[in-house]
Amino acid sequence: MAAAAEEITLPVVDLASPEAGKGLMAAFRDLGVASVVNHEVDDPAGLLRAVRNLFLDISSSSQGYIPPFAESGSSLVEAKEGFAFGDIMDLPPDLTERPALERAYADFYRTSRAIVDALETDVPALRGCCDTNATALARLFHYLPSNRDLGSSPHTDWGLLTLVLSDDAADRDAALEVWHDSKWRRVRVPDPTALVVNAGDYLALVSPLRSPRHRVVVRRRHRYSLVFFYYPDYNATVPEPRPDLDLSLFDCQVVADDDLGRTCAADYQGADLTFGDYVARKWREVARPALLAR
Ligand SMILES: O=C(O)CCC(=O)C(=O)O
Ligand SMILES: [Fe+2]
Repeated sequence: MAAAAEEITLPVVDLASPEAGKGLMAAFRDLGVASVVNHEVDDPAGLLRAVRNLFLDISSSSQGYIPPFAESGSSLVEAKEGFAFGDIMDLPPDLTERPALERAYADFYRTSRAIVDALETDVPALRGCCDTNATALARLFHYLPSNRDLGSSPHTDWGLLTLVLSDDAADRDAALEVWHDSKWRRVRVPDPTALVVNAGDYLALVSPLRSPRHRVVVRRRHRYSLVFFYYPDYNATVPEPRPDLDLSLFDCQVVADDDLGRTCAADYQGADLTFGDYVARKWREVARPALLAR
């Protein structure tokens, strides 16, 4: 059972402001998470309705559907079902929510691009990181109330940025939590139209920014989210970690170990690996065919 977390209010960054880059740098340096307003995602409340409807409509044989308990970043069962689509996985043609999701995907892409543009002055390594063959993936989640509390195991994200739209209300019943100053903090987003943005491991490898450890806790209510993973180009090189980088922050999302201190430092070393190959391996590692078969 996860211990109750303290609350933390995310900084709000206005993407339309010339100060957006500075605000994002400060938030990612300190916490690794920000919330952004004046983003490109149209009608967030309507989009969340589409996410909820999708889980009512979708059939378990549909392309992209992830059945309950099919994945976990630890040895624990994660109480969620999901649905994935993106650059390498098309939306099923007959899906009622397809127009809303296609529009949202383009909006999240533009928002991610705007964030990268805002960061480029301070993070020169991002110039050209994601221009030719950028890849992205959208994942919709329906977290189920559970007596084990766990919707998503503690982890860091592997890519460049992760954008999240959810129906969180900063309550104890279901929430995204971030590890900060040696404690879990329940994330509070001050503006209900804002998106949450996490810095991913790739960003932490090419900058002084922090890829935050986070998890999803679900207790007494259902929780819905749309999570947009923005990755660097498929062929981008995974850089060697800087000597001063604290690799204990890079959580290893694998197999039978729930120890928060465990890291995946070896994943990044001597890499000479393309980001695409690297992330494909990460996805293979979190699949849980054995749990599904039970
Ligand atoms: O559903 C969420 O709010 C976040 C899930 C998450 O952290 C992830 O899928 O990487
Ligand atoms: Fe995540």
